[in-house]
Amino acid sequence: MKTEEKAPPPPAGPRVRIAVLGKVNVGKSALTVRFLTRRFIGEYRSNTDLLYRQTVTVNSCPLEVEIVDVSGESRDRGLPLEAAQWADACVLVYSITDRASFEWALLALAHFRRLRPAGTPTALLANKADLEHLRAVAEAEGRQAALQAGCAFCEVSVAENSAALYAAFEALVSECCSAASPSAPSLAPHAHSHPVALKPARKFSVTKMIGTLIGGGGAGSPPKAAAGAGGGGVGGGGTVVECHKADLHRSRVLQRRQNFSATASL
Ligand SMILES: Nc1nc2c(ncn2[C@@H]2O[C@H](COP(=O)(O)OP(=O)(O)OP(=O)(O)O)[C@@H](O)[C@H]2O)c(=O)[nH]1
Repeated sequence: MKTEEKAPPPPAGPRVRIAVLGKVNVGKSALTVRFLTRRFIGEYRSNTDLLYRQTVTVNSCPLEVEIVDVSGESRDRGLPLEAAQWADACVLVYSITDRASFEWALLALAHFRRLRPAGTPTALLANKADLEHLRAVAEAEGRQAALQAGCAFCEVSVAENSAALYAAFEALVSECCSAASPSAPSLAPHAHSHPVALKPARKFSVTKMIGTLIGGGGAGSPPKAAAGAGGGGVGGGGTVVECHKADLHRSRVLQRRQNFSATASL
């Protein structure tokens, strides 16, 4: 992978930023990659945060989506504040087979609600619904918790390609769009792109492999358009880079000043 400090062409449309958070091993990376590529990446290990960028189509409008997938390994202690503050929307993931991951998600959800303005689009996703025989969290518990927190909820199986996971992401993106006003900075059209000083990637395999998938120019066919509830779809030309918390903070600050956009090419 090559990490450049050269700015790519500025994106044409608005941008939505989503933080995918959860305890270790709940399927955050698998979920993110599934949404962006329609593929299931079963076995890889990454102990670094990854930032994905992809153009999606929601309600016939192209929209740039940035997703930060925060590695659970370093985050077991609590909500990753940088990602929570950076995001326009948040997906909290737990595994139905792991009660501790549910409890973590509830604490993080409560913290996120206190930290961010009321109405910030949020979803609680219960993953690994295919592992019914290992279930440790009842669906009703998740639903009830989400109801109390006033956020969306669904059980999904990333492995089995649940349609609900696309619908959940697309609903969040749509919510961000409807909440956007001309003064909402992160959804404003990008006037300029600016590079961020990203550290060179050490984990060649993960970023390169996923980059090939979402970039649409590598092995395999380009990702197919989604047939989700909101008529959403995913285009090619995506990027993925290792992401450090300072980058998220810096991107928020710079974005306010100059419609900042962090990226790197693969
Ligand atoms: N059975 C089943 N396994 C899943 C599902 N989603 C993810 N997995 C598996 O769960 C494991 C963890 O998935 P990851 O996507 O790496 O989880 P993560 O939350 O990103 O993990 P960290 O980055 O370490 O925090 C992998 O072995 C996946 O194949 C699912 O829906 N069903």
